[in-house]
Amino acid sequence: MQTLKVSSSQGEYNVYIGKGIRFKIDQLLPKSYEKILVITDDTIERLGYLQDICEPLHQSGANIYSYTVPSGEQSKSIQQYEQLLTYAIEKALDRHSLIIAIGGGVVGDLAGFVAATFMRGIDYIQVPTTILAHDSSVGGKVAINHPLGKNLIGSFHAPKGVIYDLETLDSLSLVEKRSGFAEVIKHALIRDEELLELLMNQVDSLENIDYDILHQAIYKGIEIKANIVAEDEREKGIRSYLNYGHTLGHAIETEAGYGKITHGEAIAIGMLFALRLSEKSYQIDLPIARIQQWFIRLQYPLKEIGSLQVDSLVERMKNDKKNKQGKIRMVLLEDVASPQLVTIQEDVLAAELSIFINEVIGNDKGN
Ligand SMILES: NC(=O)c1ccc[n+]([C@@H]2O[C@H](COP(=O)([O-])OP(=O)(O)OC[C@H]3O[C@@H](n4cnc5c(N)ncnc54)[C@H](O)[C@@H]3O)[C@@H](O)[C@H]2O)c1
Ligand SMILES: O=C(O)C(=O)C[C@@H](O)[C@H](O)[C@H](O)COP(=O)(O)O
Ligand SMILES: [Zn+2]
Repeated sequence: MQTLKVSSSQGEYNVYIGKGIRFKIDQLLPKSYEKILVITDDTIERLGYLQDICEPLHQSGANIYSYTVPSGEQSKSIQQYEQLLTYAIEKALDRHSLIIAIGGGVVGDLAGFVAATFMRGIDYIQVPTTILAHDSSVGGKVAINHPLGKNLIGSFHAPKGVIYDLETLDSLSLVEKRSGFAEVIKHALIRDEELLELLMNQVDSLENIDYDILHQAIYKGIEIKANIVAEDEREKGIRSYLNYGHTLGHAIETEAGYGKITHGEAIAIGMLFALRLSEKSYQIDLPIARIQQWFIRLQYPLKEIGSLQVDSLVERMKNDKKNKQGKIRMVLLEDVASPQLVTIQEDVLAAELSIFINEVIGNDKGN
């Protein structure tokens, strides 16, 4: 088992990474709790992972309650959030209780937001089960969606620990591997050129991905994220770099309808667009053609953006949380691993997006 330490304003916490560690969750809690509410989704329950952690938790002597939400992005809703709060109140959880989120980023964001707001904030632990959640489980951003935009209702609330059992990744579908891998690529693009090269050279298919390489990349991704959030927990500066690809990506997710395209797939399209805009803005050469071909080999559904309207996407981007004084701001790359937060004029954005969409629809053969 490997352990990474993450510092936050609410105290330092450990990220445990290993195989089979869900079975000893009781030994990895930072302290004992009288009441624990475990929040998950129906896929995780069906796969038996909920049961796997509830057994050792029972043995710790705590009263365990569990609540299962439908799997998928639509559970990050105000309605689902309210139902969870009602359940927590009915079970008489108090300020000394613990919430455990076992699942992907949806469960983590939702349960984390319940923990952040129930009685003004109680402890919670993340037990990530997707590749994507190597990103979402660390750093304390918790949120639900509003029909008008992603994560518009949320908080910064650091977990008390992250218990990442890599064994659970074996049951992921191809589409979820693809989604999560996009955030691994993001971490490499913004911070680690060597990792990017390794991934581009070694990962040509997500179906047969070498698990040693994947686990190594996940570890590096967590390290990158942990270092950034430790320096800038509340996104006053460099944390915005973790939002690379998300300005357009979130607009695509909202505009397409939550759950129609995965988070990572939308972010992959957003990262490609940001690469194009970076090249034009800084008058530099970036390895765009190589990355785009790689994305096509990995079967990111780049052409999906062709079904969306430029004007509607730009309207969605006006709700992005990085914006300031009504201006859209995007993370661009001055070079690989050299990000900047840049204001983009709306007319330039619309024109570039239109060119991008036409090029992607033309070039992305068959995907
Ligand atoms: N808070 C953050 O910093 C942060 C970072 C990145 C993404 N996010 C958010 O995370 C969400 C996406 O997370 P996600 O991709 O993990 O989605 P998800 O939680 O919906 O999981 C994807 C699907 O995989 C299933 N699943 C989960 N673990 C599985 C396993 N081990 N085996 C088989 N199936 C499994 C789930 O039931 C779901 O159907 C988005 O809402 C995004 O906005 C948050
Ligand atoms: O941790 C961060 O900061 C990120 O931006 C990580 C992103 O991958 C993640 O999708 C996050 O939820 C986006 O945050 P938001 O502030 O744009 O909602
Ligand atoms: Zn993301």
